Amino acid sequence: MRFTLREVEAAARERLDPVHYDYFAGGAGDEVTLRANEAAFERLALLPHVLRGTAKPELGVTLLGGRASMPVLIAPTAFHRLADPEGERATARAAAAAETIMMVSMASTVAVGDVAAAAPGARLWFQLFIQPDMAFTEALVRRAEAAGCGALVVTADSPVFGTRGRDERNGFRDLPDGLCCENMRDGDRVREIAFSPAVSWEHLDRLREITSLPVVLKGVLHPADARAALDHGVSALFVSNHGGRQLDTAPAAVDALPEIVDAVGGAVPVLLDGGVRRGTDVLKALALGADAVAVGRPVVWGLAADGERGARRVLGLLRAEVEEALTLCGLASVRDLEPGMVRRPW
Ligand SMILES: Cc1cc2nc3c(=O)[nH]c(=O)nc-3n(C[C@H](O)[C@H](O)[C@H](O)COP(=O)(O)O)c2cc1C
Ligand SMILES: O=C(O)C(=O)c1ccccc1
Repeated sequence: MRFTLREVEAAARERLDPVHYDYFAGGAGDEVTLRANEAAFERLALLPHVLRGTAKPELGVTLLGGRASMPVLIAPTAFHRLADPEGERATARAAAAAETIMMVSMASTVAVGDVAAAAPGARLWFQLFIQPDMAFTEALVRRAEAAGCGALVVTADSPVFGTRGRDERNGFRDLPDGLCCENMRDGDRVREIAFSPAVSWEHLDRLREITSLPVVLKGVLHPADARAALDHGVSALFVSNHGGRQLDTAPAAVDALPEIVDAVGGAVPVLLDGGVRRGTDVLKALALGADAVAVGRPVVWGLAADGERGARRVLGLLRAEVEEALTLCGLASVRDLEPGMVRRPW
């Protein structure tokens, strides 16, 4: 048995090709932000309440009209078939079993429609890098809609693809033969995903005109951008530094959270990812105003360690840890977390 996410990661590392392990694990530049995401959670202390006379705590949350059985979602990550032959199908089955939301990456190695078909009952959102070719962007949106996705997660932190030193040194550039970004099929070719600094708020406005799906804006760190996003009608904000893989030395996600929560003022839900590895991390983010968090690498480690079962194990460990931590904090529900329960000890 693997009893912590760290043990799952160690098992994954043993099973993965080292080049692929580095691709999943690595970050941009000096990996300052990658390390900061986890370190920032460790630096925060939780201040528990006692003698509250609570029952088994309620973990469920409702987001954009859909329910998740716990405030831990699956962040969009590329290339799951590098970790397991079933790839995103296995991840989606684990998400369905855990009754949580899976954000399917635009760079998935199983087409989003096939992911949905493989996991009846899975709640899927589709992650999108807006393509400068808006006609193709629209084609992607239609695929996500046809697959039954409940939201579009527009990733805004990738005007270029961040330089990851591990991949450069390992010469990792392309997927091996037989694997591709299945959502990028266009007739008889597979398109490259375009990362474009020309993408702007105007593209976001156009996207909102072509779909009635709610838009979640992912990769927001500046409070002024959070306010702009509200003006442009987004349905949720997603505080993220892309797991330290884009702008190195961007702040740790949980450190950027309070200012975004303040700027949003309760107008829309706020999500967060980056460095969540323990149930106590989930409580800290929720206490500081997030409505839910997401995990990226931990799910990939679960998949690589033991396929669908491994991904289920990761989600099960996090659920059990959240439940225990809430009980130890004297809380009956994730809704009862508030900023006064988080302290910076020095
Ligand atoms: C291997 C890998 C692939 C990723 N692929 C995508 C992607 O395709 N789209 C996206 O928006 N974010 C992508 N991300 C970023 C994640 O959605 C998320 O922001 C990040 O992994 C959260 O940090 P964590 O891994 O510490 O939980 C990727 C992250 C990793 C580690
Ligand atoms: O590796 C990533 O972080 C990522 O976001 C991505 C996006 C598209 C293709 C491959 C990876």
